[in-house]
Amino acid sequence: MDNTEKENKSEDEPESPEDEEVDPRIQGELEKLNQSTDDINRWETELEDSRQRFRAVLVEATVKLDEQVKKIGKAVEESKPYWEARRVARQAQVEAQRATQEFQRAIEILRAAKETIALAEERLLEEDSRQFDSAWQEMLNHATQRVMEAEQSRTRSELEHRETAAKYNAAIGHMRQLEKKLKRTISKSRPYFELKSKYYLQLEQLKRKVDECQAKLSQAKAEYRTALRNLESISDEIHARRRLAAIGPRGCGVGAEKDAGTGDDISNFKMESDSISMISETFEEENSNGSASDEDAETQSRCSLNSNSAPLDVPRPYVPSGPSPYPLLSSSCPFTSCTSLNSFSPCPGGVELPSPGSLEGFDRVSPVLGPRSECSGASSPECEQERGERAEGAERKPENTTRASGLKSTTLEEGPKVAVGRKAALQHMDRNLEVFETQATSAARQGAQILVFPEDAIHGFNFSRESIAPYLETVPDPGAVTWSPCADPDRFQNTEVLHRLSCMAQKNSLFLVANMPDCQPCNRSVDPLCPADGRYQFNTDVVFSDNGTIVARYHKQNLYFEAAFDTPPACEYVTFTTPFAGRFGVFTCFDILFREPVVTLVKDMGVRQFVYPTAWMNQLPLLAAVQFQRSFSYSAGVTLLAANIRSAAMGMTGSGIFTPWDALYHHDTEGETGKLLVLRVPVLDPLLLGDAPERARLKLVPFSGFPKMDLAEKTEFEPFQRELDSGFCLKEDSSCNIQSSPFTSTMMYDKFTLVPVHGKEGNLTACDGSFCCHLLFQKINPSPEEELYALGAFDGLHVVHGTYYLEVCAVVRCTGLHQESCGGEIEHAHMLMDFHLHAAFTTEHVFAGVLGSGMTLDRPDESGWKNGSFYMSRRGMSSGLVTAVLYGRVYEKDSE
Ligand SMILES: N[C@@H](CCCCNC(=O)CCCC[C@@H]1SC[C@@H]2NC(=O)N[C@@H]21)C(=O)O
Repeated sequence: MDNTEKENKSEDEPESPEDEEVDPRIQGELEKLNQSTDDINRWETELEDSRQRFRAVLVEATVKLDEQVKKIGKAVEESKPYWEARRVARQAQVEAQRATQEFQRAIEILRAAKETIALAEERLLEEDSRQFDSAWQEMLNHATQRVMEAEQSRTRSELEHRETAAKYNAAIGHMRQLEKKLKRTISKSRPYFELKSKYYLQLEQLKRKVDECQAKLSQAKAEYRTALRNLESISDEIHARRRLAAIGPRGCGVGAEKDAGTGDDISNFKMESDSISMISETFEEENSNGSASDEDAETQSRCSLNSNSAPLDVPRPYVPSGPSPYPLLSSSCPFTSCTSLNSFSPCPGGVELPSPGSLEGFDRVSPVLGPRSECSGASSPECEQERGERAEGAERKPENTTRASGLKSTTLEEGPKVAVGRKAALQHMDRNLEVFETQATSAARQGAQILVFPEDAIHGFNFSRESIAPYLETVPDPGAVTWSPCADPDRFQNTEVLHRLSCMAQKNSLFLVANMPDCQPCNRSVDPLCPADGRYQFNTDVVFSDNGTIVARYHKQNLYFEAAFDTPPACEYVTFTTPFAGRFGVFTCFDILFREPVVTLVKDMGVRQFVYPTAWMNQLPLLAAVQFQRSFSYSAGVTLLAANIRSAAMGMTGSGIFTPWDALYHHDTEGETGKLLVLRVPVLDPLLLGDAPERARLKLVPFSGFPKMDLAEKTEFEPFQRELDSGFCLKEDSSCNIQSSPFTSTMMYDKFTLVPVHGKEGNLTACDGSFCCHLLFQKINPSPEEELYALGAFDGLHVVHGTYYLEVCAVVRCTGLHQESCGGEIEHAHMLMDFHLHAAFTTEHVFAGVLGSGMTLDRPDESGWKNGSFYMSRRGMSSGLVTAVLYGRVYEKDSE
């Protein structure tokens, strides 16, 4: 706070605020704060204990099972098909039982609904038609509706019951065959498999305990945050009251006096800074961009608020930044020796690296280079070979059978399994950094102020823990160390990449965001989570200010099957502040699908601008990179600078600069040439905007939907609104309301319940259990013989390529004309369709997206909550509709 502000404050406040009575709410909130602090400590301890117990049993199991294998010999391997068949049969049995129960339940519901109808009819007849009993009439209607629904659900569950029973029979048959064939080895190996199953059960139980502690800990942290927030608003309220009290007696209508007030001066000052427009840029693979600012930034990083403030020049055990948002806990550092120094660093620079002259494994590195690509766009025998290798590398993977399914995580090519030397690693990374240099210069020339590079763009991906070692550098905590590697290159050893990036930022006078592997030494005797090799290896985003200083460091929380990296022991909430656009938050790739740190940054910390390095594999129809980036920006009401790797062969394409209103993006599946994107975007940081008129744009509340921008255009929606209100479809002729039978089809590995979108217009519903998705539509240029669309609902835990709970309501263009083709990957469509889509989500975190033909990103005209449902509507699209989706994330059910 500067002096002017201090002066203001004392002027505004009553003479002796101490005289005021203490607000009774404060006591209550402080108690909650203390209670949740105790809870956090308790659950953290329990979580550690249960994790340790889990690990101990895991180790014991490994040892004991190894002993058994030695004792029993090859019978274990030989009998495996039987034990696997037995496991499959058990699972099929459980599924068949569940389907039988569902079927019985459906029959029961149908019987009850029919009974109600009979009763209502009887009652209506009894009334002798003289007195119309509207309650009974309503009940009759309701019951008729329920009968229809129950009949559908009975048909569905009967089918499922038959299918699962058949699968069970087949599985049992197979198991029995193997039982006969492998009788001898089965009985010999039984002790091993029985032991394994015993341990499995025990580990399951312990895992449940870990999950339970984790859930309790999250809850306690949420309570802590709520209490803190409440205290803040009580404090704001008190200040506002005091200010009012101070202004009051001075008399109203003293306009001149008010104008002269220093408080308003401050607002005006902020308004001026609002006029500094930000240019942000993103980078795709070989192309990056940047921007310049002449001012020194006042920077900050939330994660750096640990108890050690003195800059230290020696490697130190890693202190997680997680507790920082809980200042009351900062004194209870979970690692008791967090202030002590570690004289031995297991991180590169402190250890012997493999021989720098060794090029072993180097050749195998080349194909994994995201941005290296001297071959991009070039045509030479070497490049052809490299392209060939990339494709071949991808196709080697069993799941990468087609180009479409090749757009999956499994297509990531192998990183070097053998560690190369530091010298080779640096040569490799230098080639990528060359590309960075070119793009940074080009970006700066275009006046960009911030430049974001993609995840993995310097080093590549799919490394093992060991093979990434020579690529690691130790990124110091910017809260503890103020360091510009460019200005002071010798301060830490083994920091060549940091040095080059820092000079790049400084030379081009731009904020620069890069992703790199970071090594943090830890001490296993005090940190139970510290990995066996005494170091954490993190997938890390580093932010440099325009003078080259490291101003933020973020360790990726939600890893995507990344063997080389550790999950940070505590989630980090990282922000940094720029002079041109205020505060930005940082998160990486897969994080976007999870609550922490993203939702906390947006909702609890009020961050409205994000930098987002990513290496995202497209997955249509719901999760192509730019598609979800846009949905996220729109639904969270934030600006997202998303920089993706460009590797068409791996399905990694699509970067963009997204504001809640607008977008500039690049998506091209052909070739390997990236693109530099530069866009001037509005500032969204509430603090920087102050009271400026532009502050209106902050009325946007994250996840609350998006009102139509120009309310004068509201009339356009009248036809929809009228029909929505009446609950009927667009035509008077109610035949348009006829709903075809639902069917199931797999969309992105999830079993959706769908209904075909037949006819020119209509009103349809698709339900997965009790989660129902409703569509009101009108086709503008129907050509039913050419394109099939379906409305789909899914309510369940997604378990492939990550575990996350979803409630999804979507209209998709099917890839063919058969129902089974609905949910497949498709990019083009001709059909222009106006629609209104809604569902009663149990989560407020619904990401709305509209995808047009050829990967054109559209957005809803309007979205929001109405009568407990989230809706979006869109009319007048100019390209064919590929997907309209309301993608709900139910974070709290992820561990179900
Ligand atoms: N650094 C890693 C490799 C990079 C992986 C980084 N990618 C991500 O974190 C996000 C990928 C998410 C893809 C989404 S998830 C659902 C959908 N399914 C897909 O196949 N794609 C999307 C390394 O070093 O190995």
